[in-house]
Amino acid sequence: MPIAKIAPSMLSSDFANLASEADRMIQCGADWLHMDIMFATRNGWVGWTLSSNHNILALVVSGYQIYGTTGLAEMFGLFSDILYQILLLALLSFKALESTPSNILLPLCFTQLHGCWNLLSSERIIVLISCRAYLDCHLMVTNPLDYVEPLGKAGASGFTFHVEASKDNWQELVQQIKLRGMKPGVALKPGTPVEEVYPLLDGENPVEMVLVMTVEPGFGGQKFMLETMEKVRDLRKKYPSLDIEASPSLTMMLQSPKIGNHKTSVMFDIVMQVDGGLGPSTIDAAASAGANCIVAGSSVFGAPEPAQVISLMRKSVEVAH
Ligand SMILES: O=C(CO)[C@H](O)[C@H](O)COP(=O)(O)O
Repeated sequence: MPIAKIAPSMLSSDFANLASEADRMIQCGADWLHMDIMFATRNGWVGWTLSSNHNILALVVSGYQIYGTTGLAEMFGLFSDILYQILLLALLSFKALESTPSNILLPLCFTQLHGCWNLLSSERIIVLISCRAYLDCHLMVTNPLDYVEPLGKAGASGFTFHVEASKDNWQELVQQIKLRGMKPGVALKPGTPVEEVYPLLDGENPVEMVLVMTVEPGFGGQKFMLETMEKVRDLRKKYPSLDIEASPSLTMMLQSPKIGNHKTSVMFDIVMQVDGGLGPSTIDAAASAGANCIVAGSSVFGAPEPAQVISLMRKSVEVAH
């Protein structure tokens, strides 16, 4: 039977108090912490980040509030980041980007330093909380391979990349992720047909999780797209109880007492994750379609009693399965 996992999305947390927010969620019963990684990448491409500028800016600034600046290069990085965010906000306000379909990755050129600084800041934040939680990282970037080594070093537990961004190199990607001791997952956007992930599940070196995005990736608080449940149903039908043996590193993580509220199982069904607009009013639809890992941002962080929301969602998944 699939194990219910509830993963609060840290995108909705108070970035200035990231560590205590992470602790709070674990205390409230979270199994995983969901981390959205959607910074500019080293080669200057920007992923699905354009609609969440102030989140990114807040994260960048809060990184500096937590750690302080340590050198001229980082000071320069901070300024370039802020300028970058202002530029994007300006472009958005002039509606220059309105006609850009969200599934097209927008190329914007930046300096090498800018990309590195972004990577550095996300790494640091992950290091900050990695000793306390299973960090379920969702990479909304165009070149996920670049992130495998740094996120592995930083302590990421799960590494979920987008099928749309890895058509040519997913085999290498999965291999590298596993080599680094992380759990590979594949995500698909609402408009992407479910068949695109089948090769990643059927091959010799399969991913261990599928993330069906139930909103367009980018920011929290959007409306749950009920029509995406069709894909969850198709996946659950095709893989009703696909047990995947955990890699040794994953087994160790699952058995570690430090990482939240894991069940100590070495065999588990495929993790079917959903993300976007999940909360008390939508959980039953997702759970009955077959989802067992629920990412939820605003419904958990915005609740007066997050523990109640987490428990309600867990019950819904358990009852459905
Ligand atoms: O990836 C995401 C959106 O792209 C996030 O996980 C998002 O934080 C979900 O938030 P909410 O539960 O408020 O919809």
